[in-house]
Amino acid sequence: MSNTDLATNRIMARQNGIVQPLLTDLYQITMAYAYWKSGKVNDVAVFDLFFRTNPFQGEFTIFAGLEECLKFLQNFHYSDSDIEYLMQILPDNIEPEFFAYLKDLTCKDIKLSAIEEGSVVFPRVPLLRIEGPLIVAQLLETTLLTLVNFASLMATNAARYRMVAGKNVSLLEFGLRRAQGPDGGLSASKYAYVGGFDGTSNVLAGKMFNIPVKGTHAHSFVTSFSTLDDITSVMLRHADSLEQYNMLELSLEWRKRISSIIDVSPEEASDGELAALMSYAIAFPTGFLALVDTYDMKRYNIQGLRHGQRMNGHSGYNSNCGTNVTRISNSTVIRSTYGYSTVERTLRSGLLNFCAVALALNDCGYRAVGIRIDSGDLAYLSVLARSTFEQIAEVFKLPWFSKLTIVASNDINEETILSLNEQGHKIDCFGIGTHLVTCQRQPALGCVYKLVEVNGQPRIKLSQDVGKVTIPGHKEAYRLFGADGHALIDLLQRSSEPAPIIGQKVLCRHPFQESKRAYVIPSKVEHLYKVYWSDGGICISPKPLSEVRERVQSSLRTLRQDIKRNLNPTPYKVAVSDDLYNFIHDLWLQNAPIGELS
Ligand SMILES: Nc1ncnc2c1ncn2[C@@H]1O[C@H](COP(=O)(O)OP(=O)(O)OP(=O)(O)O)[C@@H](O)[C@H]1O
Ligand SMILES: O=P(O)(O)OC[C@H]1O[C@H](OP(=O)(O)OP(=O)(O)O)[C@H](O)[C@@H]1O
Ligand SMILES: O=C(O)c1cccnc1
Ligand SMILES: [Mg+2]
Repeated sequence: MSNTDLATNRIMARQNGIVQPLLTDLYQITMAYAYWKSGKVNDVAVFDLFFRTNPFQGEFTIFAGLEECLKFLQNFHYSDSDIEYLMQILPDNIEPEFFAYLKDLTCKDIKLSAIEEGSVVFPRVPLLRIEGPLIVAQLLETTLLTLVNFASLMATNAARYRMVAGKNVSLLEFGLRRAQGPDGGLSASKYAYVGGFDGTSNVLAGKMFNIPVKGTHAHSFVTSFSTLDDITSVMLRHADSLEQYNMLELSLEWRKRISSIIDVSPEEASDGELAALMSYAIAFPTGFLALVDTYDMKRYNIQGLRHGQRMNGHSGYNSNCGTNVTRISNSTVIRSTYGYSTVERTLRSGLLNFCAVALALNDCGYRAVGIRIDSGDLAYLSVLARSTFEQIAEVFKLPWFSKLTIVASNDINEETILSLNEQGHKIDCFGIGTHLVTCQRQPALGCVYKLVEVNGQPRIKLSQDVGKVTIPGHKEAYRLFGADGHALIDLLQRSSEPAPIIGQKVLCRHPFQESKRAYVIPSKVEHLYKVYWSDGGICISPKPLSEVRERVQSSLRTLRQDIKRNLNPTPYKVAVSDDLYNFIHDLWLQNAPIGELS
């Protein structure tokens, strides 16, 4: 093992340190004692971990977090200090033998079956099935839920962003500063990548999970320079000849030459900004990607939209002062009779400085990467930036200039991307933070962990709300595919039943509505569960994150488009076999008390 691997493992161990048996609800431990006291030490249980509703008003969910669950089972052990702490917080009457029992507990008798991580999954179909000693299986509940719930929610959220953005746009996760604490931030970066993001700004996540780390720079870097004198080192060696070039002279010269193309006089552009961009370019000549909206009057509260105010989006940026309305239609930028809006003027200053530095870099044998826009009407400003790049590319015969990357950020969410798509934009990459990592649209997935069998006897939890009635017993789940190759229905069966067979008619029933049933002749049958943990060890090694990420996309491709669409998607069907249907309803009748009318 190399030093790097060792270092990575140390960090992983530290992070995993949070995930430990005491990361649970107190009631798991008090129940464990009560089970123990009532002689249930040798009872064997089956629990299902599942959710009841898809998040984000969607009709699919991505299952994630399995690898972390396996690591948790592997390390499950109460340390001496854990036992001491439990002795302190539990009542004095707890028998000391219980603590001795806890001290020796491991997951050696647990069996965990699961759906493959990164798969699309649906309500009611258990993601995990946990079998083993009742007490141990009970003690796992909260931790397994916390490991699966956020991971799956984040991966689903990220997959939804990927779907609306399309495959040709890059997505970067920028959310650490806004995430729900350090661990939330780290998990968000990990599962955003799983869901389809291309990279993260979170350096620790990059190191720990081998996720590409990417980034630009902040406004503070630009505002820290106020004049050209703030830059002391202006020389850059040519990429090939190694000859020294004066970037300041070159940039100033280019700024003069291109000011008429960009339609801003060099006097109007900020010298501090030029100094900042130039110094960034000298530091990173092969990775020059600059923030161009710093000198935005709105940032200084002179005018503009206030936080939270929505763009109307279809007619370009409409500044609050009411003087300028600039319209766009795809790549055509039309100046209003009143001149430019403040944001546009700002961007022109940033663009002028960026292009000047990029052309100076070109003289030194380097190609700039692009710009980031973090305010204003992102559709409109991206179109403006692209048309400027195209003009420069044409005038100076530099075709690559027209392809410079345009990154957009600023409170972006799924709806913003959909709206930008409708308006027509020229953005190559979205940097997304707050809405993605906090899952603002739905902050929790409701996975639950329910007892379905004890000592071979099925258990059902009844509820006034039919949706909350559990499906009892040890079950298998199959995904049946239709003739067109798409996934058609997920079918739950009792484990004692034979698996469905390709080409043979299967009766699929709604679990609770008698009249809802259909025959399906599957063209392919996928058994959804594999045993990942048994006899005290991992049976199937978790795949690298990049493969789980690929699995998300290949699994999503098996779904029909109408199930994935953003607005009013079609629900995917989850059914039970005829045998399981009868089993549920017989047990229901046996367990439902008969009321008495008086
Ligand atoms: N063309 C567009 N269509 C729809 N929404 C957009 C468009 N352009 C930007 N947005 C969104 O509109 C919102 C604008 O928010 P806000 O008013 O805070 O931005 P801003 O004032 O330009 O930025 P800042 O406060 O950083 O200066 C953001 O959520 C942004 O993602
Ligand atoms: O908008 P998000 O999706 O959360 O993306 C991350 C944001 O974080 C950065 O700045 P920050 O918000 O800290 O400051 P700023 O808005 O003043 O630039 C960046 O400029 C983005 O705006
Ligand atoms: O690299 C960036 O541009 C970045 C990183 C974090 C937050 N906002 C932007
Ligand atoms: Mg912001």
